[in-house]
Formats: sequence, structure tokens, C-alpha cells
Amino acid sequence: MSDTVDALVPFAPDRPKTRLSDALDTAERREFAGAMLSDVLAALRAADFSPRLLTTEATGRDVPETVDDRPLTEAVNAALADHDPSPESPLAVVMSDLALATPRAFARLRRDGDDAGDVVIAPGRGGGTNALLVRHPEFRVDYHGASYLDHLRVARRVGASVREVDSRRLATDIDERDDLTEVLLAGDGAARDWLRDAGFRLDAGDGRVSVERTRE
Ligand SMILES: Nc1nc2c(ncn2[C@@H]2O[C@H](COP(=O)(O)OP(=O)(O)OP(=O)(O)O)[C@@H](O)[C@H]2O)c(=O)[nH]1
Ligand SMILES: C[C@H](OP(=O)(O)O)C(=O)O
Repeated sequence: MSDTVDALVPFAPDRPKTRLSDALDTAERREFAGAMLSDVLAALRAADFSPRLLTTEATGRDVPETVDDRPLTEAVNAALADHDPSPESPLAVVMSDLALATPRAFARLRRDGDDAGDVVIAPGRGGGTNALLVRHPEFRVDYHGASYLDHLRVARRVGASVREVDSRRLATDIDERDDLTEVLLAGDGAARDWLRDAGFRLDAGDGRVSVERTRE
């Protein structure tokens, strides 16, 4: 396997993070999604991945990108077909909202050896699939819903072995207001800084840790 592994990072800057609408307005969601993406790209690079955005519109960022406005599953499957993954040329698919991800956590996806796995899955809390590393040419994705279970089924159908990465940092995707607590507790990058600058603070007032916004 070459030293650097290609990593596709789906990104939808046109309608970012709608489930955070109760915490952030549209412009803020765009900025915060961009900050999380910056953290993910930096951690991937530090773990020797070579990231490429799969984005619904051009971002102007200093990273290679493919613009594809088809729905997520269709766009990722087109990229998988195009890449034709193999043990010598794997393709990772990593979501852009993993604000706690570290180089060390991403490095766990790309372990070599006999038990490396034809498909490596880092499940998200709640049944999603936050990161994949695909070495099998016939594996295809089916996102949304309990995609983790769907991906286990797809792997079984095409005869691909599965290795699972059980990592709190990869399992924590930032979708809802409560998830912002995790960013303030365990993040150390641009997303954590963005939240602090926007006035978000941890609040342990009633014994349960949550976030409060001290100013708009
Ligand atoms: N290229 C592409 N990326 C997408 C699309 N939908 C979501 N994404 C990205 O896929 C990842 C997971 O997205 P989700 O958390 O399911 O959805 P989201 O759009 O970020 O947020 P919600 O609007 O709250 O569902 C994130 O990196 C998104 O930017 C899409 O249609 N095309
Ligand atoms: C893309 C989707 O993300 P979620 O809706 O679980 O955040 C999934 O992982 O299937």
C-alpha cells in the first residue's frame, strides 16, 4: 500500500447542518460547518491521508475537489466506481462534521496486515457511518437511516470482510445542539474556537453539562 491513502470528504456547503437551526442561523451554520471541515482536513493530512472534497458546489478551498450536486449516496457511489478500490489502492470516505477527530483516530482506519479489512467502518452514534475505508471494488454505500447496518449488509452481500473501528472521536458527528457540548468538552481545533468566539460556553448549572450562549 502506498504511504498516502485517498480520502473523499463529502461536503454540502449549500444547505449545511440544518439540524443545528435551533442553535445557529444560516450564515453561522455555514461558518461552523467550514470550521469543522478545516479540522477534519488537517487531521486527515496529519494521518497521511490525501483528502479530496466531494462537494455540492465549488468551495474555493486549497484542497482538490470534485463538484457533484447529486444526492450523497449517488455521488459517493460514482466516486467509488471511478476509483475502483483495491487493497493496493483503498479509498476512505470521511464525513466533514467529525469535529473531535484526531490524526490518531483517523490512523486507526488505515491499519495494514491480514486483518486490515476489505471494508473498515467507523460507526456514528445513532446508527450512521462516519468514516469508511474501502478496499473492495464492489462495495457501495447507502447513507441515511441506519446506514451502519446497511453497510454491514452490503459488505456481506459482496463478500467483503469488515473491520470496525470503535472510537468515540470518530463516532461523534456534530448534528444537533446537544452535540455542541462534545465540541466544547473534547475539541481543540477551529470548530471549538468558532463556538467560543460565537459566545458558546459549557453550562453545568443543573448538574447536566450542556451549552449556553452568552451573547448572539
Ligand atoms: N456531496 C454531498 N455531501 C453531502 C450531502 N448531504 C450531506 N453531505 C455531507 O455528508 C456529511 C454528513 O451529512 P449529514 O450530517 O447527514 O447532513 P448535513 O447536511 O451535514 O446536516 P443536516 O442538514 O442537519 O442533515 C457531511 O459531511 C455533509 O456535509 C450531499 O447531498 N452531497
Ligand atoms: C450521512 C448519514 O449521516 P447522519 O444522518 O447519520 O449524520 C449517515 O451516516 O448515514
